[in-house]
Amino acid sequence: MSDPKSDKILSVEHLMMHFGGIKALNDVNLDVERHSITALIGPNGAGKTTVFNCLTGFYKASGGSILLNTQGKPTDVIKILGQPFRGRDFINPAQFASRLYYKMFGGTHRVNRAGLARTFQNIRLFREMSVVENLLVAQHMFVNRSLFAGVLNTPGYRRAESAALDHAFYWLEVVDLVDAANRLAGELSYGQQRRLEIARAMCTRPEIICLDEPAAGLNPAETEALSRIIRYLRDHHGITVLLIEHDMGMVMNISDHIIVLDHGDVIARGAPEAVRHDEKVIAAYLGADEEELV
Ligand SMILES: Nc1ncnc2c1ncn2[C@@H]1O[C@H](COP(=O)(O)OP(=O)(O)OP(=O)(O)O)[C@@H](O)[C@H]1O
Repeated sequence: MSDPKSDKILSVEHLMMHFGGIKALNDVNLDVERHSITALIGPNGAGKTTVFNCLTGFYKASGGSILLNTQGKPTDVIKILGQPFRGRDFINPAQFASRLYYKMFGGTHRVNRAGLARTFQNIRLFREMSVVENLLVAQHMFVNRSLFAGVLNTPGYRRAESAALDHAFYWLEVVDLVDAANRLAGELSYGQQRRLEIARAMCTRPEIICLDEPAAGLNPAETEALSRIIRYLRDHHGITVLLIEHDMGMVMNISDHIIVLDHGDVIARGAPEAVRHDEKVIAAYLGADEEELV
């Protein structure tokens, strides 16, 4: 088991993901340093989104381990998603009970509760809800959901509602959307929607946030604003940011570490300058989009 005080907030070992005959991930090993901005890059089809989907529980990995080191304790992501029973569970009652529990009550929500949040390559907001409602829904875990308290509008219920609203407006301020608080999320510009997705993820109070191509479709000014927000998360909230991004200018500019995937394997890792000049990385990008690494 990993050490909860470790500087690694996430450790992935021998991660495999197979779709029938397609090996999207062969044997991925990577660590993410706490409080870092770490970029996961690689040519199209390298397996980046598949890694994210395994980390967040959208896919159940075919093999390997994913350990989160959050909230002062280690969390085995694959276990809390619910695993099939194994033969030896039947001679180990504690193991059997744990497996049964997570089969019944496990799932992606547990990964989020353990302190990991994400955004999506294709924005997935509640488009018919207002901007602020999107942020209130994200906090349902932290508000008082007792029917009794709601009907009687108890002081505790009002306090929790008010705290959730304050929290929502705090994040709207960070992502510069206070003026749009009452607009429908679906009416926002593309760049605003991307920022709202980050605010919504932050409202779940994560320790690590996974951003899937946050700069896709943004103009240079919006990308610059996004970079400032990402740095703010790390510098003012101690958040660890793991991002997939094709905008190499942005990646080289904001990342502390870069991990490079190709054909389902990690082919390089290190500081931006080292990765930029790594021959394996250059070779992987040649033939994909030669301009990408410049
Ligand atoms: N649900 C799925 N079913 C079958 N194959 C899949 C599935 N998801 C991903 N793949 C395959 O896994 C491989 C890796 O895909 P993935 O989307 O993870 O790559 P990526 O590095 O994120 O690419 P991009 O930069 O284009 O988003 C691809 O060959 C893809 O076709």
